[in-house]
Amino acid sequence: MMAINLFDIDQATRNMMPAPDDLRQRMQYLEIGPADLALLRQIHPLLRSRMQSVIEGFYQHLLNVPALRQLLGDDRAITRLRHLQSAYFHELTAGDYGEEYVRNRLRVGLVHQRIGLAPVWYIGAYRKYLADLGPLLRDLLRDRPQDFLPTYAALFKIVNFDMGLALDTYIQAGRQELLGLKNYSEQIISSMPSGVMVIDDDETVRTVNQSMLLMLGVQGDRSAQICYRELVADPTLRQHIAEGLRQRTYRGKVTVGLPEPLRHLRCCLSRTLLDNQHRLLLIAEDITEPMQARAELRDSEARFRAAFGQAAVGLAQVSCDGNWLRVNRKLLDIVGYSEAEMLQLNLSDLVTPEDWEIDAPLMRGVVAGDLQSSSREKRYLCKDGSDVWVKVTLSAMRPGADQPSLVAVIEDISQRKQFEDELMHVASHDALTGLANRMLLLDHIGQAIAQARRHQHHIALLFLDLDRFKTINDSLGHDAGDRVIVEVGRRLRQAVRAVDTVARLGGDEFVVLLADLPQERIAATMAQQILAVLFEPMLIHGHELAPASSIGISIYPKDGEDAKTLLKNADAAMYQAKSMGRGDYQFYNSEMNASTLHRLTLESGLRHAVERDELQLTYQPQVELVSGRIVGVEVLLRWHPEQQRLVMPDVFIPIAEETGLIVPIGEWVLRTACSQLVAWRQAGLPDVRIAVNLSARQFRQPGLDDMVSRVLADTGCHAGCLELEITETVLMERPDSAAQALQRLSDMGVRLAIDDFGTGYSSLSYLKRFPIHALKIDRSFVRDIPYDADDAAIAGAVVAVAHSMGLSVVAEGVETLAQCEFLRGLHCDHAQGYYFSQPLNAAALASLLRDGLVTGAQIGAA
Ligand SMILES: Nc1nc2c(ncn2[C@@H]2O[C@H](COP(=O)(O)O[C@H]3[C@@H](O)[C@H](n4cnc5c(=O)[nH]c(N)nc54)O[C@@H]3COP(=O)(O)O)[C@@H](O)[C@H]2O)c(=O)[nH]1
Repeated sequence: MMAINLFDIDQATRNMMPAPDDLRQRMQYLEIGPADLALLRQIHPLLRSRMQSVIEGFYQHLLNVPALRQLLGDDRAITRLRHLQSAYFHELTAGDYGEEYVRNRLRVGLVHQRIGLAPVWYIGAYRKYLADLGPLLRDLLRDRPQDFLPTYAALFKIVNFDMGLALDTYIQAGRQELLGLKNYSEQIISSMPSGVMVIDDDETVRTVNQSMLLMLGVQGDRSAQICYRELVADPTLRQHIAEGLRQRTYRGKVTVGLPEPLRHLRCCLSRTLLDNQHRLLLIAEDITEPMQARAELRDSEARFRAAFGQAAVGLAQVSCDGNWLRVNRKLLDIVGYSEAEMLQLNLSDLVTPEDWEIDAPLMRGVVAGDLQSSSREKRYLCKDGSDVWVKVTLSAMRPGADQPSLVAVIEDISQRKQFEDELMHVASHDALTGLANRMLLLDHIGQAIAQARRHQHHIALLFLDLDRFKTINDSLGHDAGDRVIVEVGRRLRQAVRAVDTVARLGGDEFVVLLADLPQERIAATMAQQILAVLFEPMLIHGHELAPASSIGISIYPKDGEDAKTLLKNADAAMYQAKSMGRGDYQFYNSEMNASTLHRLTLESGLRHAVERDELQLTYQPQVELVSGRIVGVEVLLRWHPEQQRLVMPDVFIPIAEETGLIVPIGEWVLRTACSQLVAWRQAGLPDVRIAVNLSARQFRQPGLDDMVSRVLADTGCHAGCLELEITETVLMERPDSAAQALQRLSDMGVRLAIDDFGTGYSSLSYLKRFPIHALKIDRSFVRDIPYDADDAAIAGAVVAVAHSMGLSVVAEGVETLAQCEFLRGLHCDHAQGYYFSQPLNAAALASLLRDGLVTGAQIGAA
């Protein structure tokens, strides 16, 4: 049995309660009058004793009907109903039919209606009361038979009154249900997001919900009962509606776009039997947002497709097991496959097995999410069998619920690789000959040593230096020298195997690395062959040259176990070969004389002295003998190799001369000295001249004047403040070209001095040919004056003749007051020596300049 909400029942009963007038009218209509009420009150106490048997019979009757038995429920429910029935019978004849009585009747009727008791059973029940109460009344009124009929009529009236009230509850409850259902469906329709419109055949809108009005852009609350055209402006939709209304059965769909604001409606129209009439049902759905979203998606997909297809890098989607799923044009261009061919391939098909061994775990790492991405440079194998350098970056792609896949970005880096190779080639090869340079040679030696160590064999280094190459350079010029070097390189390359390395270390130095040497003597054979092929005449600029060379050989492992040692020892052996007569080869020997090795060590260190900042300048004052003023400083070079003792110039200058290192070193000296002079001047110190020594090789170096002028310009040093010292010997070697060189320097305003004057073989008169400004009397003539009469006479003569030629004179190596006094007596202009000052560093010399006078000069002057 359904559950009844009593509160709900009371509420409904209150709403159904007839007005008092209505009740009065009902009573009148049923002709219920005071006499009836009096009769019922009379019989009321009599009925009470017999009522139980009436109720018993009544329920027996009900339970005989299966449909009612189901409604009445179990025994407990029936007992409760019997109790209620007894109360009803009590009220029925009580003669009081006021408001409370009516409310009870309505309540009972409503409960019965709610539990689904059809009116037919209800009416049957009233019939049963009247049928059972008739004989009972006759019996009870047997003493007053004249009252039986009026009493039964009164009972009949009041039962009809009850029946009317009960049926009212059915009618009203049914009506309320219908109303509720109507409201319910109207609420559903009006709150539906879809638009709903029902149109009658006469084009009247029967129903339209708010959503539909909104979709159609109709302002305000337009109710139904108007022609659909007043609501629908779109011609396409109107056309479909008209079509739907014309046909008896119709079903159609149309999507229309409405302007301002732009929206899209998907409309379904169907002829439907509604309320017994064929009407047209229009249901509309606003698909603007999904359409826009679809359009945006299409747009973004199109953009993605365009970007993917036209990307300047290769792009691809790859399955988790490496199959190409989607590839762009650039990737196809890179590898040369068609799209169809690529989609049949796997990542592993484009790489070597060695590369795949590295790539496969990386790919798995990206798929598993252990790696965010992997990026590697490798070679892709193209369709035509060639390969191309690419950089491949793989990252995971997890779009929604789709199977995870990978995105591959493939950049063609072949140009960069080629550029890198070229750079590497430039960095590792000699520009002139194309041979390996020192860096690559050291690398190859390292590799050869590793191999030799594994296979227990030897390697040999042949250090080769052309004999008298400098002469070729000096006499035929640099271009010819370069051609000789190139030809030597070519011949060396031809003389050895492909596995051997030929390198040029610079200048005329070459090294041949013989890797995998079965026997040491083969190195000697190779050296002989090389000497022979190089000695073959070569035609350079119309000159037939046959450059002899010297070769030093070192053997791994006995002469060294690393590249640098082997190279150093081959160099030492070459030097030995040269010193033993040139044009031959020499094996390295650990007992090679220590001075040779020392010299080699110095030479090798000196090559890096400038870049390692190991060179220093000292400055020795030159004093005017008359005044004791410092008028100049001679610049003297020192070399202080890291963690070694100071090396004096008479030790390293000859090596620098011989190796040509004097040229860059000399420029460094000049530049540093000029900068220092400018710095002193800027610090407000008194003006002095600087005297810088020029070595023989420097002096002969083409472009000396250009270099000097460049340094003066770069440093801001005035030419007149610079004095260049050239030894007498250098001048006399090639007097004509020396005169020209000196002239060019003199024309620039630079002062020139003859150093070590007196030690060579020049005559003073010969010096007239040179545009010089000063003579420096060698300290060997100063040392014994004033006591040695010859030296004193020479010094006096030099001063006198120099003055007669307009030259000033500087005496070197002045160590004593006596020497100083004597020279002053000779009217020698300037002097320099330990008597005045040792060579000093820049800071010490600056404080001396600040004081104005040197101690010795002061003593001398005193
Ligand atoms: N080409 C270049 N040659 C240079 C440069 N710097 C120096 N040299 C030459 O090296 C030679 C040795 O020089 P150094 O050891 O510096 O000796 C000089 C003085 O220290 C030394 N001297 C100075 N006064 C005295 C003294 O009273 N007694 C004494 N016994 N020696 C003294 O004489 C050297 C200077 O000689 P000189 O140049 O002839 O004036 C030397 O030949 C330098 O020229 C350089 O940068 N480039």
